[in-house]
Amino acid sequence: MRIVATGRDGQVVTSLRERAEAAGHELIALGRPELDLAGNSAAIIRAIVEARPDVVISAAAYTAVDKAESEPALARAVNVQGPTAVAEAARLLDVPLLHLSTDYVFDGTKPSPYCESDPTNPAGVYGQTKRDGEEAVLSAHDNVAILRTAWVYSPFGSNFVRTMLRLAADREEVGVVADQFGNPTSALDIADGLLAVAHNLRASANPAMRGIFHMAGCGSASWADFATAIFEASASARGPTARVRPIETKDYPTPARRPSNSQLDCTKLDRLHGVRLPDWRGSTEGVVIRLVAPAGQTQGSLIR
Ligand SMILES: NC(=O)C1=CN([C@@H]2O[C@H](COP(=O)(O)OP(=O)(O)OC[C@H]3O[C@@H](n4cnc5c(N)ncnc54)[C@H](OP(=O)(O)O)[C@@H]3O)[C@@H](O)[C@H]2O)C=CC1
Ligand SMILES: Cc1cn([C@H]2C[C@H](O)[C@@H](COP(=O)(O)OP(=O)(O)O[C@H]3O[C@@H](C)C(=O)[C@@H](O)[C@H]3O)O2)c(=O)[nH]c1=O
Repeated sequence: MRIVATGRDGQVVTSLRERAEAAGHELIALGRPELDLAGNSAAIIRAIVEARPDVVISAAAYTAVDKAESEPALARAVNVQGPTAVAEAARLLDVPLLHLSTDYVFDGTKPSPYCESDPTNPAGVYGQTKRDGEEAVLSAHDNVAILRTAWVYSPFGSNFVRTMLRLAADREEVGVVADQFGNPTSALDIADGLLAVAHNLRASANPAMRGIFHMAGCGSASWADFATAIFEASASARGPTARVRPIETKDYPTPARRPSNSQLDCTKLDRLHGVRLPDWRGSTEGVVIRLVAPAGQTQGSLIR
């Protein structure tokens, strides 16, 4: 497959580069300055159309959850207007589009995992703009799968695993919220899932394979559980570790409100695409070990 992806230097596309190359696919990853999602729509469409992909993956986003509260116009441009132009390009090319979205489209009041048919009600600007982006993309093109994922981490970029390992390098204890629950998801597992869904969309015109899907790591955790697992894996690889002090959301005030439960029910993706991401614990261990004891490198060299 010849894949064009937006979000060239983000966690998901960096992971996709690794997995796509291993599977023999060609990946053309676009990023700023040649593709600015907050810029001119015609330029976005031209950049994608000229790359002549078999499939488009829309992974770029304004992902700074707290900063989005004070930059709503920019977040909207990147998460709604930009993806609309990306979808328009896929429509003109008549190729499938895979668009990534988030668990933060939900308000967190449901006591059990969210299904695709549950109503959205985002608590903050990031979630609102991602939800509006889903709707805009679905209106612009028929051949679309929206993949909502959650709590993404990887050996690359900025994420909770790397933050915890950095904090543990100079603290004995880290306070972490224990009353927000979700599905930690490795970007490397997302990359594998995206390749499988892309293959299915190219192989089948079945309309049930289009629309919204949840694609997150198997099993759920609180952020405090996630931090504990990160430190356990790091300790076992002789990396930095710290005690986790479970705290409440009110003890860690942030500009954006996060959902207290954003667990995603991923059975629809399994049923229609045969895709089920691995359990979050094993994937977390794999990523932590890559960070603290990378093969052939000095321990800890990738943490900072
Ligand atoms: N990270 C997470 O925890 C989660 C992410 N998601 C979704 O998954 C997708 C991928 O996330 P992830 O890889 O983690 O994201 P990252 O934050 O790692 O990367 C985001 C990418 O978007 C790019 N970007 C931001 N603004 C623009 C712009 N104006 N024009 C072009 N590119 C831009 C960034 O470019 P630059 O490097 O130039 O800043 C970066 O490459 C996103 O759609 C996100 O909403 C869903 C759930 C959880
Ligand atoms: C750094 C830190 C965070 N926290 C809390 C704050 C918050 O409730 C939770 C996670 O914090 P972060 O700011 O790292 O993560 P956050 O930016 O909320 O992560 C979200 O990013 C977007 C892009 C998504 O789409 C979501 O799925 C989700 O992954 O952990 C602590 O309790 N202690 C700490 O030391």
